[in-house]
Amino acid sequence: MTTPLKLGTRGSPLALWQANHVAALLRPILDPRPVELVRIETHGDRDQASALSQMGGFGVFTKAIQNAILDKTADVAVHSLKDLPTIPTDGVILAATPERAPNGDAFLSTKYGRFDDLPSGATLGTSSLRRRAQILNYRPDLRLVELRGNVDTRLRKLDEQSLDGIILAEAGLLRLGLGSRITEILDPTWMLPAVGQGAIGLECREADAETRGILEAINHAETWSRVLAERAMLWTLGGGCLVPIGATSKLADGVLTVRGAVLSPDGRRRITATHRGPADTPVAVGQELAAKLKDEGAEEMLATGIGERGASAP
Ligand SMILES: NCc1[nH]cc(CCC(=O)O)c1CC(=O)O
Repeated sequence: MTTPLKLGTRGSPLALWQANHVAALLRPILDPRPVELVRIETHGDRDQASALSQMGGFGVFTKAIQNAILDKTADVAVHSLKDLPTIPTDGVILAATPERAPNGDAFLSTKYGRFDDLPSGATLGTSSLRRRAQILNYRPDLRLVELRGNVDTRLRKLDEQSLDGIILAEAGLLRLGLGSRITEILDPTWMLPAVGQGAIGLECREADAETRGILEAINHAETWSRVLAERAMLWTLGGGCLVPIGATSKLADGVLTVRGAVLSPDGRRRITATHRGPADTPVAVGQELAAKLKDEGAEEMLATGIGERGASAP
């Protein structure tokens, strides 16, 4: 049988890089079965203007690709894992994560050589609530402006719009060969990355045992353990899209260490906790970390996020 295995992907340069990377990992396993890309436009691609936090809901970059695998336009959904909601979608399963790229956040500037050199009142571009809250916590004197669009678009805005700097994921820049534009990787003790940042998530139809088996062959065990723990933390916190939450993790000698942070959107309040546990029970490690964060007082901030989404304001 030579029915191709079809990988559903967004059409942005970074998404296509990631889908081609996955295709290259799969081809030696599938040979002679062909692997093809199917480009799918998502809500987030169509609306390039709205603030992401205002786009009303989960999965603006992922839902359309999930729908494509459900209607069999594609067999595999290739996502940036950080864009994939932790709330499961019926009929779809996260089957594998190939080896993760570095998960850091990068500072890019044409004027300043280090983040800490930014003068009071400097203007930074970011469209991420998590980055905004952490920057305001660390440097309440900085000004933040919305910055949307693909990586290339954001770099153009840095060059053209007299911004003092922008923040982008290190992984996307490295993958697009733009690592030389990075001024500094921000210190994760104050800038915790997004859950799943730098990882690629591969979904397929839950009932498609053949594709699940194929994807499991390119799974990277360490990445899988780390991202499952980070995602279990996020899912357990249940903060929704208006609560800034960050996480980072490492795995050494079978021990998984995960650190998480929950902030208020204005950055004034910040709660962090670290938790360790066996790498082969990552979901428990993430859930226990979420419980610690709640014990430290995160619960109140998580409720704030729900209030701002339209329920009764606290
Ligand atoms: N929705 C934006 C998005 N989704 C994934 C990446 C970068 C790659 C990654 O972190 O996996 C980016 C761009 C950015 O945050 O700079």
